[in-house]
Amino acid sequence: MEKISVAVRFRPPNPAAAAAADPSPAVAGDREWRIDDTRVTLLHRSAGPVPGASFAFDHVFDRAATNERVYGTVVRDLIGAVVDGFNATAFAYGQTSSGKTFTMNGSDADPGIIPRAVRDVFDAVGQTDDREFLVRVSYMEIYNEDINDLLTIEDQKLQIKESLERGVYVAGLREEIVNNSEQVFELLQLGEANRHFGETNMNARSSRSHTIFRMVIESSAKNQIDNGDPIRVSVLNLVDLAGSERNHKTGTEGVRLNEAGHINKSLLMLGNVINKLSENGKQRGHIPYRDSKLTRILQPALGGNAKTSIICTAAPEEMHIEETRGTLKFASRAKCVSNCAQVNEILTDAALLKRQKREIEELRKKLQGSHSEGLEQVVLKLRNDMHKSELERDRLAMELEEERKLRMSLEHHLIEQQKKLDGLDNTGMSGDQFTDSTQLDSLKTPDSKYIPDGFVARRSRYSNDVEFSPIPENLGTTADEDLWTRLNKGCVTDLDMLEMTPGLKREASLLEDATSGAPLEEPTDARCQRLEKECNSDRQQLEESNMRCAALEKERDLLRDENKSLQQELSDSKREANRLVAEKQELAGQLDTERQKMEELKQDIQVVTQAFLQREGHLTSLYAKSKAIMENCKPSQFATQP
Ligand SMILES: Nc1ncnc2c1ncn2[C@@H]1O[C@H](COP(=O)(O)OP(=O)(O)OP(=O)(O)O)[C@@H](O)[C@H]1O
Repeated sequence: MEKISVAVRFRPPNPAAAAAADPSPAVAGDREWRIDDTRVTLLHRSAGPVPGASFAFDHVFDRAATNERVYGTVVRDLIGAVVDGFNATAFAYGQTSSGKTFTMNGSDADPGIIPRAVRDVFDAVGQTDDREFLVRVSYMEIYNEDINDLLTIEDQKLQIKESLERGVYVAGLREEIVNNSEQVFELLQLGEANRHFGETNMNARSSRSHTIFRMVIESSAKNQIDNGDPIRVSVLNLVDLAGSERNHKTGTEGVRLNEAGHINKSLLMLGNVINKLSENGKQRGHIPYRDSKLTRILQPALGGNAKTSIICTAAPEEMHIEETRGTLKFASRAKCVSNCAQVNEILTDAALLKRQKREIEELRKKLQGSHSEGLEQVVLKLRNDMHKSELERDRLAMELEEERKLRMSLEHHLIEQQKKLDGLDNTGMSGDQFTDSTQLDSLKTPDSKYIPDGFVARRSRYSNDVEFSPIPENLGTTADEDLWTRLNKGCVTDLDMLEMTPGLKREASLLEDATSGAPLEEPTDARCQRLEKECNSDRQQLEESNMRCAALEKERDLLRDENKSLQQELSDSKREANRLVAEKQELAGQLDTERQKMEELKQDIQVVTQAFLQREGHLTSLYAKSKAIMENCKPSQFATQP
């Protein structure tokens, strides 16, 4: 979507016309238009800007602007687009005598938009080496709601028609093929002579009709018409509208009054279309293009498939302030209208057939292409990778489990060793020696009660062994609270639990001779050292096992991530494979349709060939008959001669 480009152009003041139209000094006021870069503001000379009378546009030109500048700013880009295949329209809108015809046609010294556009079209055509062009022109006017061909005096009151291929067109309008700008200027001159002008109070040569000068530009790639390249057909409309007018100012009556009625009515319709188009989508509703011939012909330029520029011309005199304000309001609304221009391409039958063949070939290639097979291989490879990674993951999980078991048994063993050590320590220690809080913590029983400033002793597993038990031999498996407190110097424990703690037998390996079965007396220090050594080696093993475990866990996490990404890749590939299958099916469908079309075309060709042969047979027999008659005639002629 592209907004219509809107420019406003103020002509130089025309004192003579102003005086003629309204000489009364009472009307003279102190208002004037201030023109900035892109803004027009109505000012009270004494009181500053008039509220609600400031308008912004794409371009604003003051009296000093030449046609060359206006064309260069507003229209030149359209010409390039038209030669490239886009439709384009430029039109001048404004009150009577504001400078529309001057802007479109210009003068000898400063040619207007039409002659400049014509020259630029041919320049652009000449510079486009890779395409061949065919340029046609037509020139029409809408006078009193009748469409007249300005290039001929015969064909008048033409009808607007609409077809799928051509869209809206004027039936019977003469289109001249032209090769250079000079030919166009000659045709324009002819058209100007046929155009309706008339004298009014405001303009000695006032346009009494809307004129539409049209260039149709057709192009195709050089030497490639039959190779399936489309033909581009674009239309350039250059429109000079008749000016809106107030009858009391123009002094119209009779024919002029009738003309003015039609002019004002069709401009009103144009305003309605612009108003509707400027509303936002939901409120817009029906666009009344059919209400006038002007809007019907300009339909593509108004919200349709064309690039459009509007030049609104305005008179600077204070007496025209209300008309100028109306023009500026129209221009503001036109600024909100968007068009949607596209390159216009059409295909000849031969080009269509070639293009279809090419498409079939491409489809076939696509079908045979290795793309989908390659993808299937990728999917297979991914599946294999995933399977491998799953096996690896299971193997690691098993290793991890074994390692965990080993660690647990080591821990267990370590605890056992620690317990043995504790037992040994307890035998050589008095209650006074329990000073380290960590030692105390390790000796807590599950049922111990905490006493501040005291500690809870755990009954040694060797409590039944005379040498190692902290409790005197005669105490047996029961203890009385006082004695326990005394023995432990303030350490209190649950005596019920103590009673229930099973006494452990001494370990045979440690305390008995393997051969005799008699208990051995291993020195305490040596035993202690041996156990500590064992303990240290267990600890080391445990640390190593922990490290292995951590490494395995890390590896497992990595594998899990890899597995996840492989699964993701697999599902992506599956999706892609499904898409390709669908595409393949669709292509196969298209191929079938194209084959069917080819069959139909072949049948058509057969029918035409048969008809041709039949006709040829007729012609041959006709020729033979005529020849025979001729030959029969000759002798009889000779026979009648004396
Ligand atoms: N920018 C300009 N510079 C110089 N002269 C101008 C300019 N614009 C208009 N004029 C002059 O003003 C007069 C009226 O201009 P023109 O005929 O172009 O008006 P118009 O809008 O086409 O009027 P109408 O709607 O009645 O046909 C002409 O004499 C024209 O030469």
